[in-house]
Amino acid sequence: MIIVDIKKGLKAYNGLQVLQIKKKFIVGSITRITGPSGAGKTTFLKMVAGLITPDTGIIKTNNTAWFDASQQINLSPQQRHIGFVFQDYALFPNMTVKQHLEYATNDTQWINRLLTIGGLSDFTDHKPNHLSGGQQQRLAILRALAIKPKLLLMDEPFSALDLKMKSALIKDLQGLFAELGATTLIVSHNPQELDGISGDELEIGS
Ligand SMILES: Nc1ncnc2c1ncn2[C@@H]1O[C@H](COP(=O)(O)OP(=O)(O)OP(=O)(O)O)[C@@H](O)[C@H]1O
Repeated sequence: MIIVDIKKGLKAYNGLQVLQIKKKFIVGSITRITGPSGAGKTTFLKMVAGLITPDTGIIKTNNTAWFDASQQINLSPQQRHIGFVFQDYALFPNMTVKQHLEYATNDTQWINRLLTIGGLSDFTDHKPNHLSGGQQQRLAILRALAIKPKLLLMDEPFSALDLKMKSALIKDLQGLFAELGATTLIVSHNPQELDGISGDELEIGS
C-alpha cells in the first residue's frame, strides 16, 4: 500500500490554489489520474517522486516514510526507487537509445527485452534527435522501466503514439507491470486509453 496525504499551495496564474490529495494505492494496481489542465496532476506525480516537496502531510509505503513534514523526513528521488515518464520525455540529447538504458541498468537481457517491447531494437545507436516523437516517447517509457521500479509514475505516456502501437504497447506493459509487481499511476487525458486496464481512478481538481 502506498499512502498519500499531502497539501501543496500551487502558484497558479490566477493566484494561489491549494492542491490536496488523500489517497491509498494498492500494490500492483494501475490508477488513472484525470483532471483539467493546470489542476496539479504533474505536480502531484513530482511530489510522489520527491522532485517537488509538499507543504504538509505524509507519503509512505509499507512501513517506510518517504515524506513526513512533521518529522522532517524527505527521501530523495533515488532513495524512492521510482520510474518516472516525463510529459516532455526529458531524454539526454547526447546519449543513444542503448546508453539511456545502460545508464539505468547493466542487465543486458532486460535491456534487450525492453528494446523489443518498445520496438526500438533497430535504433539502439540513435540519439533522441534521430528518433520520431513516438520513438522518443517509447524510449522514455523503457528508461523508466529499466530500473525495475516498484512504483511507476507516467505523465501522459502514450500521447505521441498511434492507436495500433499504443494498444500493442499497453498490452505488453501490463504484463511487465504484473511481473515487476509495480504499482502504476498514469496521467491520461484520453478517456478510452486505459479502459479495462486501470482498476482505480484519482480525479484531481474536480
Ligand atoms: N513547484 C511548484 N510549486 C508551486 N506551484 C507549482 C510548482 N510547479 C508547478 N506549479 C503550479 O501548479 C499548477 C499546476 O500545474 P501542473 O503542471 O501540475 O498541472 P497539470 O494538471 O499537470 O496540467 P496539464 O494537464 O496542463 O499538464 C500550475 O499553475 C503551476 O504553475
